[in-house]
Amino acid sequence: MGLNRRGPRFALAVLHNVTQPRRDCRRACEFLEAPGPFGFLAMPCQVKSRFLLLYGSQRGQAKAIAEEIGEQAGERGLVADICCLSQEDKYNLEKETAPVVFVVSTTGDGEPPDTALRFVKGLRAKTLPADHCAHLRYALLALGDSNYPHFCNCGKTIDKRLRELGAQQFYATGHADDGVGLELVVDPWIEGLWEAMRKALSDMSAAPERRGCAPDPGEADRSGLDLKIQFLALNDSAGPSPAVPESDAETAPLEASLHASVPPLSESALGVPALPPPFLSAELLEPLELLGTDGDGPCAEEPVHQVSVTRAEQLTREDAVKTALLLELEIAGTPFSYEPGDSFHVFCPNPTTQVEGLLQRLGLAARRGHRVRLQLLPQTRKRAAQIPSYIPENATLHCLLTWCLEITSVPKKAFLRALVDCTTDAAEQRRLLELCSKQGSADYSRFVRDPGLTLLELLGAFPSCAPPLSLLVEHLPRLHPRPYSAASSSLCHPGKLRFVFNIAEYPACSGRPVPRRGVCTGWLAQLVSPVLRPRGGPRPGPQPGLPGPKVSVSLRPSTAFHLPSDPTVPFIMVGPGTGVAPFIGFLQHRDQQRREIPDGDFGETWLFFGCRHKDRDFLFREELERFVESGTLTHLKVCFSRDAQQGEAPAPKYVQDNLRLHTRDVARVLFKQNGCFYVCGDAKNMARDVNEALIGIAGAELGLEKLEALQAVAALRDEKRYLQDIWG
Ligand SMILES: Cc1cc2nc3c(=O)[nH]c(=O)nc-3n(C[C@H](O)[C@H](O)[C@H](O)COP(=O)(O)O)c2cc1C
Repeated sequence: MGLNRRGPRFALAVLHNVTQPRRDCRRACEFLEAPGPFGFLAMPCQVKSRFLLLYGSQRGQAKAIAEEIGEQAGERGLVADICCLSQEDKYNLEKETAPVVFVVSTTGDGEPPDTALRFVKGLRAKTLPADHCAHLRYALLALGDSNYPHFCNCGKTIDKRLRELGAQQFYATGHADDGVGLELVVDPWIEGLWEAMRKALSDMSAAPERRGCAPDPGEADRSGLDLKIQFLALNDSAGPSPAVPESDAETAPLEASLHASVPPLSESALGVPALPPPFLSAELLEPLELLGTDGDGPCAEEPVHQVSVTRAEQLTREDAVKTALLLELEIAGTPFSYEPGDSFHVFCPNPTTQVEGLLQRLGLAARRGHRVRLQLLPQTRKRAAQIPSYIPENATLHCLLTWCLEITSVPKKAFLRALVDCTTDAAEQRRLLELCSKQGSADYSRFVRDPGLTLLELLGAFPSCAPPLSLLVEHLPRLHPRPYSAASSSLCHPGKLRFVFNIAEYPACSGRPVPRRGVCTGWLAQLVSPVLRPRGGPRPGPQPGLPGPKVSVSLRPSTAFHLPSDPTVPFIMVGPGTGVAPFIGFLQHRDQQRREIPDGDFGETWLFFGCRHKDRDFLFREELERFVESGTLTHLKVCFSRDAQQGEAPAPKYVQDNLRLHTRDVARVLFKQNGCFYVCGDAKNMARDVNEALIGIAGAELGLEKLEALQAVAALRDEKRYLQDIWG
């Protein structure tokens, strides 16, 4: 706790620690007996007030936030019974008499996390009576990402259904957006929860007969949304000021950067997140001589297959904005099988430069081969603390940083807060505090989140920061394998699996002197570089004595994103850029089927494809033109967003423009002929714009008002005729 030791001149309104820590029981009494709009509550001191805390999480964020709520509840003398929504044996909503708090994320294309699927299905049952949840009082925090078309859909579904079934909100729902930073909503939402919880507990114990009344939407406490962060004034009398650099007009920066701020931020009082309680110790044991770094490999729970790369080809010209590569994997002899539309995982290590840089930066380079022993701190205040299950027991330090932790992920604000306490320089401490504060949100976005800064890059700007290894394990997420869509059909390429990707590039910026590449795409590009066939060039000859590149892959559970089972059903595919990948698989499959059944009845097929330049990045051009010639692809509509306009009529720039140009046909295929509509690619802009275009088409061609058009498009989704495979 560097700040406390050094007696800071300024005082921080630490969002979660505004009050002093006291013993649980006393806090419980204060919490319950505090005067409020409902007056005082007479509750026996010994009884801790309980609430049920349910979470549904796919990748762990909702779970971590639920745990954080549980921890804060403990600090306030409350008991949070925390369960995953899938643990139905541990909770019973039908009999629940305490307030219920839900924290749920959304995954896939607006779907509930796997662990919430059964719960949501049960809640949606049409047979439930209208007062089924009338006894419940609840608050809900929905996590999502506004880059996806169905923002927070799972949370919204649960929320709506609970209200339909008579449950009453005691606190306004929070919708946290991972696209801009969950903490922007999560922190104030949790802060406001406690006052609302106090009222709810007071209500429920004082007037149990009220439970079951019709819900009153105005009744929900909105304090979480209106929450104003409290600031404590600068306190000049509190001794020397290690955390606020002396004001010096000559040395003050003119412009903000990663490591320096300008007024008003540099002079503001700050509201920062609570210091996350430490919960792990990490000890380096003896070196694992036998394993060394060669023994390192992916940490996976599912079966992983090591397969050879049999082909690597650059699909774009050297001067294209992005470089797209096609890789072919040899899957014959493995249990791996797939259908077009399926995807699979590639397990990749972290970049060597980042791993080595971190080892050097942490002063642990000489100990890379040592085994890491992780243990829970016995006195930790973190509830439900666990050693991450994805770190193998005998992992070496090198393996931990290479295969287990997502070391290139953008450090979250809570991590920055924790780094303050490992930093000795006062100016650096202050800047880290600014970056994780409410007031410094814009700087955090500009210098940390938007450029995708890694921990190593961040540490470069804060030389006096020396985090212990345990802090990295506590704060860095798991290194996840990366999903890719199959871009081939095994009917056409037996025993092979192809996929295509753009090499992700992160340009130099404040804090990143040298550009870097994406973790997986950068690694794959480097791996295949000796065997890469340049665009239009010859294939490199065999490399005698050199083993061919290999990658570790696993199957991803199949989605609904498959060709229509009835081949007569017409369909439309929309996939700009590498979003065309699954459609190459679809078309190869259909092409082969047509060869096998020449007299077969096959529905018409449309592909709306988009590139930047016709000559530079028109992926699969020859193959697509062959599909058109053979009649497998009945309509190919390609647009080029950055080519100069040719001819009189304005050419469509993007796939959605092209869809609008073919309004009549699109409406006919989808609404008259019951066809299917597939979208693959970037969720951020494209999928949303395509959805908008489709709503417009439904409105124009079916003569519908906006709301009816929305419903017509929603019906396509419900009937699984509007399918998406999109990424953010
Ligand atoms: C594959 C994937 C699909 C997603 N789909 C959606 C979506 O359809 N709508 C949405 O609002 N957020 C979506 N998200 C964003 C997550 O809900 C958000 O990142 C959340 O914080 C994840 O929480 P979790 O780790 O508890 O699952 C998606 C995220 C991923 C990785």
